[in-house]
Amino acid sequence: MAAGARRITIHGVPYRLDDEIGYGLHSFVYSARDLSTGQNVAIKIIQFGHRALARATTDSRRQSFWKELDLLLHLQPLNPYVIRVLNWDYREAVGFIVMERGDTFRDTLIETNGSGALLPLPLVKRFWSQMVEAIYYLHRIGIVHADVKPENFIQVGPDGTSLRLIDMGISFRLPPFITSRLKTAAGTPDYVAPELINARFNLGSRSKFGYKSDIWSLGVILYEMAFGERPLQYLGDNSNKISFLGKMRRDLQIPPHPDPLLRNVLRKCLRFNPRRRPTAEMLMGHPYLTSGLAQT
Ligand SMILES: Nc1ncnc2c1ncn2[C@@H]1O[C@H](COP(=O)(O)OP(=O)(O)OP(=O)(O)O)[C@@H](O)[C@H]1O
Repeated sequence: MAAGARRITIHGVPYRLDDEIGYGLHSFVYSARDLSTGQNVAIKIIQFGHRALARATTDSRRQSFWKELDLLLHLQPLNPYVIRVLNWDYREAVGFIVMERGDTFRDTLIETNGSGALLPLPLVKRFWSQMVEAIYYLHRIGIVHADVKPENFIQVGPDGTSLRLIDMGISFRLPPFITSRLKTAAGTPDYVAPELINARFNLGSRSKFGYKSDIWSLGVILYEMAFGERPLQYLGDNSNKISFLGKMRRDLQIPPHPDPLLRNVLRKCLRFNPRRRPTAEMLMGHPYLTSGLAQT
């Protein structure tokens, strides 16, 4: 669908479609305006037979639409950090999900780190606390996000400091198979836990490992906020990173940081053995979060 001043009506609400702001395996996402209220929204459009999305079949796109929509609607009352769904529709050839719109947290990291700066520590703590809670609410009801990375947190609200999770596309309900996860991780293994790469990974107990894999990914994001780069970034291309993770047997070394509590969280989240990583609930109770901003 071409961008630029197209109008669509969904359940009686008129929208003006503006620019394409993202796309995935099954969908295109547009910025749009709700013409009845003036609210800026994002509309995810899944054209079930779209040829440009060649890797997916029509049926798989239909399934993907329903899976994502079902999960999003289920989570609305259960998790305040999941992107709010404002409207949706399923038609013969196309599905729509209208959501609140924001900017991806990835853009903030690029902007800040690209200019050689770091996020202020109080802001790091504010973002971290929301990320941990977002994952806590998912884990509490048995869902592993499985693709936790800055691209999948959207900043909303007047000052952009409220976070929302998007992209529930590969939750625990799909078999957490290594190759499909790596493909969906936007081409980077930077956030993928070593147990998902390690050839000795015990597939029989993978669901137990799944929760802790989200904790690893959260740790990588905290590391990136704290140090301005990801722990494996220095390794360069993806094959080096995958090889490093595959051979890894020890905990990641964490450089010195002015906040010892933040560093302690990082050490725990980035432990090689998933069983030794904290749960999301434990992270919420960690002194880094409970001791207040005065500690930063
Ligand atoms: N609510 C939103 N506000 C702003 N940008 C968004 C929003 N939702 C999605 N995007 C943008 O669109 C991109 C793709 O969205 P999303 O990750 O949901 O699709 P996907 O899951 O990759 O697609 P698929 O499930 O079809 O593979 C995101 O990376 C983000 O840049």
